[in-house]
Amino acid sequence: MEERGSPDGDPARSLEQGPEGPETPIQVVLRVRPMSTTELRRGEQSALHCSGTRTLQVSPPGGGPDMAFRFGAVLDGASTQEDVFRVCGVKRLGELALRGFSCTIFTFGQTGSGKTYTLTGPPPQGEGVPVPASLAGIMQRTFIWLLDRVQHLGVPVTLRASYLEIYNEQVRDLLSLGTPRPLPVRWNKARGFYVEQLRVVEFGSLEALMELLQMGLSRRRSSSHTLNKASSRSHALLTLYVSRPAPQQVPPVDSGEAPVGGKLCFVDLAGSEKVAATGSQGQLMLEANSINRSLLALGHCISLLLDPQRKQSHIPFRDSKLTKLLADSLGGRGVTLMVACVSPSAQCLPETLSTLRYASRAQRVTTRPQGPKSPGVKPPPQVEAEMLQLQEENRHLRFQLDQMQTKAPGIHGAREAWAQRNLYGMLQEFMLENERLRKEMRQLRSSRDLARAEEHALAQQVHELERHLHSACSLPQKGSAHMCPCSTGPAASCHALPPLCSCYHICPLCRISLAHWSCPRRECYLPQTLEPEALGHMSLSARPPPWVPPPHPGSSKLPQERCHSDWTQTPVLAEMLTGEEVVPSAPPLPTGSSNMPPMLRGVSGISNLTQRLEALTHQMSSSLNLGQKQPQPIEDMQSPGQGLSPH
Ligand SMILES: Nc1ncnc2c1ncn2[C@@H]1O[C@H](COP(=O)(O)OP(=O)(O)OP(=O)(O)O)[C@@H](O)[C@H]1O
Repeated sequence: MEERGSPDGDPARSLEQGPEGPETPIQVVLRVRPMSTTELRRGEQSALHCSGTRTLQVSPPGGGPDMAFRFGAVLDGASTQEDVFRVCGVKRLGELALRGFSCTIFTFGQTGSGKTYTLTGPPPQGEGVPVPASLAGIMQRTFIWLLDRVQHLGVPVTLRASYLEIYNEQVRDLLSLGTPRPLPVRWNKARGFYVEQLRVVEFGSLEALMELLQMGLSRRRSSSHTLNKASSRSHALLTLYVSRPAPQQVPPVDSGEAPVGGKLCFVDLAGSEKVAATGSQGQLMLEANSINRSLLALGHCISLLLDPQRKQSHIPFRDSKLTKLLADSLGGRGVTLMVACVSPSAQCLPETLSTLRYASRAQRVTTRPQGPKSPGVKPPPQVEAEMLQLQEENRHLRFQLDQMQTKAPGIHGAREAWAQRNLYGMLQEFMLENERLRKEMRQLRSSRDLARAEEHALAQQVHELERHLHSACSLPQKGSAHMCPCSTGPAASCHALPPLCSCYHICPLCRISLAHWSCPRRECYLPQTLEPEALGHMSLSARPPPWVPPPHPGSSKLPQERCHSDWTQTPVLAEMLTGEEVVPSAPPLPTGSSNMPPMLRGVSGISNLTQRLEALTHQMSSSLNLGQKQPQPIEDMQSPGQGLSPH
């Protein structure tokens, strides 16, 4: 006999223990309903036989090989609703929900197999006729247990409920205040898939919850067909949210935030059906097709979830609304229980085998149950210690921040005022300094212009005096007894007046120091390089200044650069004043006059001119006076030091 099913041992152990590790398999309980009166009336045979508490034995009609399916628990038609509730370990799931886990219980099977009966019990036999408590389904029993459990917890617990159906691939709110309308299914990282704008109703009593359940059941779409007088035409999801809220906590409804705390979801799937068997037509057939498609998508996801490699990749949960809303229960962080329901009739065996295979695959699917994030659930000690440390650090930082903010306005204000004052003061200083510099520059320019004008005037006077002096010194007629030897010099001797010859020769007639060009000993310098004849052919501007020392042997280049002292000498000035400029640049400032006040700089040139002017005036007057006297003998000229000796 072939046996398929759960590799786990005792179903009670596995179902009671809840999450056991990172990978937790979906628990599957198989329920075989009793033969219905219709099936018995038709004389149908049972093809199923329960062997023990976990094995279902299938005996195909016509003598085929027996098959055995092993599940977490197998319940035959004699099992009561209380047995199902107990064996399924729903209390354990309720405890997990109270601890913050997300738990799902869903029923699966062929139409008319007893799914709704298992979850909610039989429908009322008539209006106002209550369903016996013994027939109450898993949901009512869970409600009773949960309300009682919460009452005895001793801590405040908030209970809320939502109830929706997926009908023809549309989500409808079974608890909506108005007419149910299609709601969108959204996804975000925190919540995964969720229904937007779904009404979540808080309740505080069993009666209130039962009313919500009845409200939803009465709104849920159902129809009658051959196999079921009250066949559900939609998948229905009732979710209980269990939380222990903080005082200021506002229960999230559909804001996109993940609900804090655990939940317990009951999913009553619509039954798969063969349209030929049910005789569905029109709307019923459309509903059947929609139901079958969504169940096919669910089966596909389950098959893919069995493959560990495929599980890490893409699972097509988006293929239907049903798979979207069950994604977390099947492949995510939830704890899931599946109750597979089958009919014992041999006439339903193909659909029963399909359900059994389906359930067999499902129980090999694992989830990774994740602990709660609810503030009401105690975290592990290590995490709790870390949280306390972070809270303390946070408090300390807040305290420091408060202190800084208390002090900051004064400090900040003072710094700002200081900065403003200083910047403004610096700006003012810069402006004043700029104004002072501008004024000084204007004075300097004025002084410079004044000095230039004065220099020009003096130069003119010097030039005039030199011209007069030259006239006075020159011999008017050839052969005159008073002929001055100066006249024997080059014709342009007047241009070489300054400086006077360094050999101190004195004109024997006028008794004035001879200019270099007039001096009989002028060969001291110039004859060595340039003969007077050569000089005579040169323009005045091209002639080397007479005071310039002979150039370096072998070099024909005449020096052009002059030092400052050269510029302060009258020869240079004289050269300038005659209009024969030899150096195209302005004279450098005196090196030793850096400490001199700006207004006095450049005055030295004027001072020299003034001295020169006085010397020339004196020289001219002397020349004029001497011109009236008898010239001395020529021998006196041999004693140059007699008259002009500096000593
Ligand atoms: N364990 C059971 N004991 C007695 N009657 C049952 C049991 N299970 C189911 N029934 C009856 O069988 C019929 C079909 O049951 P139910 O409506 O729960 O099936 P279903 O799987 O929900 O069908 P559908 O998918 O069409 O909604 C109902 O009349 C129900 O009372």
